[in-house]
Amino acid sequence: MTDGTFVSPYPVEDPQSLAELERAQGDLARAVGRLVDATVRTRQERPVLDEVTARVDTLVERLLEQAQEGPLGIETSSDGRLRDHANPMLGMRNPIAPPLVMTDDEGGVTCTFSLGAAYEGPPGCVHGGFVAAVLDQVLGTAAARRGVPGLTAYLNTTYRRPTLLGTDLVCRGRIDRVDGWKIFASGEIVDPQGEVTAEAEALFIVPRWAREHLGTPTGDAGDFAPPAGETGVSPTP
Ligand SMILES: CCCCCCCCCCCCCC(=O)SCCNC(=O)CCNC(=O)[C@H](O)C(C)(C)COP(=O)(O)OP(=O)(O)OC[C@H]1O[C@@H](n2cnc3c(N)ncnc32)[C@H](O)[C@@H]1OP(=O)(O)O
Repeated sequence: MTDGTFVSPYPVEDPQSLAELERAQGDLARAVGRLVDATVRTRQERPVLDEVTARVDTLVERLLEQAQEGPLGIETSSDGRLRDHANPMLGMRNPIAPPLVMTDDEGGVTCTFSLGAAYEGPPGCVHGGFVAAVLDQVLGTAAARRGVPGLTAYLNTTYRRPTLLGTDLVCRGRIDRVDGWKIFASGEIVDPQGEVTAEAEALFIVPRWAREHLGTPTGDAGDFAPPAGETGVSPTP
């Protein structure tokens, strides 16, 4: 989602303590991510499974002793940027986030990732819903990085060939056109052999309720930047 694209309008009181907390939250998510993978792949039998289940239940109770009621939403990180830490694609607090590693490139975003056994659809292959989710996130991030953080109005995905688990994949997303608050994007997932496994065309729209906070749109994505002075929100330098 926002992925640190925007500066937060809310100051961080103690960035160092928050950074230490974030490190611990990230460590927990990575550990639980390994637990998810191990849960899928284990060939252990009873009584080991019963013993592990009881221990996990105890740990869940411990975490829930102090927990938020509902979802996290968007929070200010220790670096003063807005992030959605629960995002299932790249949120640092979400154990199922693959994660997607995003870098800006000319015209869009490039993302490297690899998915394991927990994402299996057809045998040995990534579930189609997760293929679409990766494309959604990468194309949406490309839109957000241009200063137009819209919600997905449509994502038309074409599956060209199976996307294999456990391989190093690259997803590229680019902005094709901006029309006011609508941003049209496209992208593809490429396997290590350079073959496109899936591609998508998407439309992202800044919802009505968010438009007033983001200033005025322009039809030119290259020049677009929200007015930081007015809103406290500015794109990543
Ligand atoms: C800060 C806020 C954002 C958060 C950060 C996001 C980061 C990004 C990362 C994301 C990664 C993960 C992403 C996710 O997981 S996003 C989660 C999945 N998506 C959603 O839940 C979106 C649900 N839908 C909506 O909220 C609204 O319908 C949207 C936002 C889409 C429109 O909004 P709104 O109702 O306010 O718009 P409007 O009625 O004023 O119409 C405006 C214009 O748009 C045109 N139109 C409308 N719908 C469609 C359509 N389906 N096809 C073609 N055109 C459409 C319409 O004709 C009009 O055109 P024009 O007459 O002006 O020419």
